[in-house]
Amino acid sequence: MLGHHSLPAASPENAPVIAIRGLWTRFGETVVHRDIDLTVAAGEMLGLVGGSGSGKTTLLREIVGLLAPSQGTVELFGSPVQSDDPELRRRVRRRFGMLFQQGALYSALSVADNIAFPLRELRQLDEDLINDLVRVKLAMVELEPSHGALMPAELSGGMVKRVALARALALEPELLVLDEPTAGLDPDRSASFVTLIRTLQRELGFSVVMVTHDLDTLAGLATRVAALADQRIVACGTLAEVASMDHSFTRRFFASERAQAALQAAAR
Ligand SMILES: Nc1ncnc2c1ncn2[C@@H]1O[C@H](COP(=O)(O)OP(=O)(O)OP(=O)(O)O)[C@@H](O)[C@H]1O
Repeated sequence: MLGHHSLPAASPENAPVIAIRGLWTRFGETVVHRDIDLTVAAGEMLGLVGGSGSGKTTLLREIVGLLAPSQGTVELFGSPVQSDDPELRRRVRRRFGMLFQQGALYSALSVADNIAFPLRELRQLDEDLINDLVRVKLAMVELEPSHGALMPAELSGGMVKRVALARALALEPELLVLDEPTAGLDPDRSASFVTLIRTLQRELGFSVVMVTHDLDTLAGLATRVAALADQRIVACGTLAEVASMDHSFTRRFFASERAQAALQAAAR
């Protein structure tokens, strides 16, 4: 709708959505990632799991270009996410949306202005069109036009997530990056948020990379799962494949009754 798909290609056609090669992350003496390779193809929904402090959020920050890896490369759509060329960086930046745990919404801006923020940043659209797009995005995340006037402090946790999702989808991204999308939601709200993301993904066809601790979220969304442990990706495959991997992290992660129930639900 915004016409950016007709921009000159920033990247070779058919390049993977995400290509990580030989990635190392060090903070001082601490090695967080050791020679990680990971590829995400168009339309995939990759779930990233790992113990606390295993470097999941750090890897997401490197994927979106907020942090430079100590070594190795991250390409999105075939272009380096941290290119020296500001125009190329901008073009790559427009092709993904993020929903991070911290700073979900600008607290001083109304719901409508939060969703409009990335649209206004483009400096290409007039206000009437922006207002129309905001209404479309609100409807997309199953909110009413009247919710646009509310301030973030007036929203429930579930509504904050929906508005943040609407903002992440404002520029019609080809990739959605989610950090713990259902954290802090009760099981019912969590399930309906998962259903909403899945429905939108089917309609819009974007790819997803997400970090989650939640087995139901993983089972409900991920087409592939990668497990981070010992500074590496120790398992990558379907949820069932990763769950059956014999590694201390995966054994622990999938041991609980709740995890087993989620696995069985996913297998149905
Ligand atoms: N900017 C930084 N400077 C120094 N150390 C950092 C920095 N960012 C992250 N770390 C360290 O890197 C490691 C990985 O952190 P990260 O937040 O990526 O883990 P995580 O897997 O997302 O953890 P959690 O599940 O608990 O959120 C941790 O040991 C953390 O302390």
